[in-house]
Amino acid sequence: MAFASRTTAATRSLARSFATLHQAPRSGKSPTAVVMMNMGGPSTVAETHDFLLNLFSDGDLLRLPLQRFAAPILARRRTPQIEQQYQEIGGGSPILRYTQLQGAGMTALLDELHPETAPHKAYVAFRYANPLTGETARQMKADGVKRAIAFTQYPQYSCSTTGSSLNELFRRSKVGEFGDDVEWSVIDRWGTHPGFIESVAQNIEAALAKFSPDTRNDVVLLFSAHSLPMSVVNRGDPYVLEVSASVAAVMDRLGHSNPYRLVWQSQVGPSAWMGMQTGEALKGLARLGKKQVVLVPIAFTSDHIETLYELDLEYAKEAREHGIEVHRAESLNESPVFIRALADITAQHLRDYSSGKVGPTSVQLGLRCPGCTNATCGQQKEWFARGGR
Ligand SMILES: C=CC1=C(C)c2cc3[nH]c(cc4nc(cc5[nH]c(cc1n2)c(C)c5CCC(=O)O)C(CCC(=O)O)=C4C)c(C)c3C=C
Ligand SMILES: [Fe+2]
Ligand SMILES: [Fe+2]
Repeated sequence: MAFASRTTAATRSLARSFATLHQAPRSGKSPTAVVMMNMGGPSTVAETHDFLLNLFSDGDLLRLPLQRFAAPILARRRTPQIEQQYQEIGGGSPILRYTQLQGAGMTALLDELHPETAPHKAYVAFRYANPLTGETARQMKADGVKRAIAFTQYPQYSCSTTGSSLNELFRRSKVGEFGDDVEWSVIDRWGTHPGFIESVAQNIEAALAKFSPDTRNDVVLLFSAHSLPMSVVNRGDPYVLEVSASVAAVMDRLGHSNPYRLVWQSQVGPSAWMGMQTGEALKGLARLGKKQVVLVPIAFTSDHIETLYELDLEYAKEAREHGIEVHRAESLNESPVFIRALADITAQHLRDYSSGKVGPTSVQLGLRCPGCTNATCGQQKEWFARGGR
C-alpha cells in the first residue's frame, strides 16, 4: 500500500507544526498536555516482534497462564506472519504518523478554541509500540507539564483498550514518572460525538459515490469493528454497546439510506469471540445475492493492518472472487472534519472541567465492569476521579 505517496501538502504542513510543538514550550509557560492514548503499531517491520511481545505481556488486555513465559513464546510464534502483513501494507503501521498529524491539527485549533489553557501540546502514548507511555512520561516531565488530559483515541470504550492505557498511565504516574503534582482529567469515550459521526458518514458517502446511481441505495453498508473475546463481553465490557451506538448514529446521519449490519473482525486464538465475523458475513451476503458492499471501519481512527491488510487485501479480494463489488470507506486518517472533532471534544472537556460542570472523569468511567476482578482497574478509576492525586 503506497501510504507514503498519499502524503499531501496539508499533511506536510501539519507535520511541520507537530515538530514545532515538540520543541521547548513557548513563552516559558508549561503546556497543557493532551495525551493521545492508543495501542500503536510497529512503524517498521523490524519492530513487529517487540510490539507483539508488549501486547501479549499486557495482563489488562488478556490473561494467560504463566504470562511472563507464555508471552515471549506467542510473540515469537506470531512474528513471521504479522511481519509479512506489515511488509505487504508498505513496511509498517502508519498509526504514529497519523496520530502525530491529528495531534498537531487538533492542538493548533485548540489554541484558538480555548486560549485560556494554551499552549496545548499533543503527546502520543502508545501501549505496545514507540512512543511507549514511559517515554512520553519522561518527555512531559522534561517539559514541566502540570496539567494533562488523557485523551483516548479509541472512540468506543473497552477495558481491553482504553482501560489498559489508563491502567498503564496510572501505574507510571504512581511511581513518579510524569513528575510531581500533575493534574489529570480524562476523555474516555466519544463514539457518538457529532463531528466523529460526520467524518465517518462523509467517508461512507465518498465510497457510495463509486457505485452506479441506479443501485446505490441497495448497497449494503457493512460496519466492521475489531472483535472482542466473549469472556470480555460477558464480564460486562461496554465496547459492543458503544460500537453499536456509533453505527446507529452514523445511520441516523445518513438518513437510513442503505441497509446495514455491524460485524466483527480480527479475532485471534481458539476461544469464542463476538460475531458475526466480517469474512463470513461477506460470504453470506454473496450467497443471498447481495453483490454490492461498502466496508466501514468504525472502531479505529487511522489505517492499520486490520484495514490495509485484512479488509483491503484479504476480505475485499475474497469478496470480489464471490462476485461482490466492494469498496472500503477510508479511515479517518487526515480528515479535517475528524481533526476538528478531536479539537471540539477537547475544548468542550476543558470548558466543562474549568467551569466545574464535569469532574476529572466521566460518570461512566467510574463504573467497573460488573465482572471485573482486576484490582488495578478499581484503583485507577479512584485515582483519576481525584484528578490523579
Ligand atoms: C478497538 C479496537 C480493538 C480491540 C477492542 C481489541 C481487542 C483485542 N485485541 C487482541 C489481540 C490482538 N490485537 C492485535 C492487533 C490489533 N488490535 C487492534 C484493535 C483492537 N484490539 C488493532 C487496530 C490491531 C492492529 C494494529 C496495527 O498496527 O495494525 C493483535 C496483533 C496482530 C495479530 O497478532 O493478529 C493481537 C494479538 C485481544 C486479545 C483483544 C481483546 C481482549
Ligand atoms: Fe486487537
Ligand atoms: Fe477491569
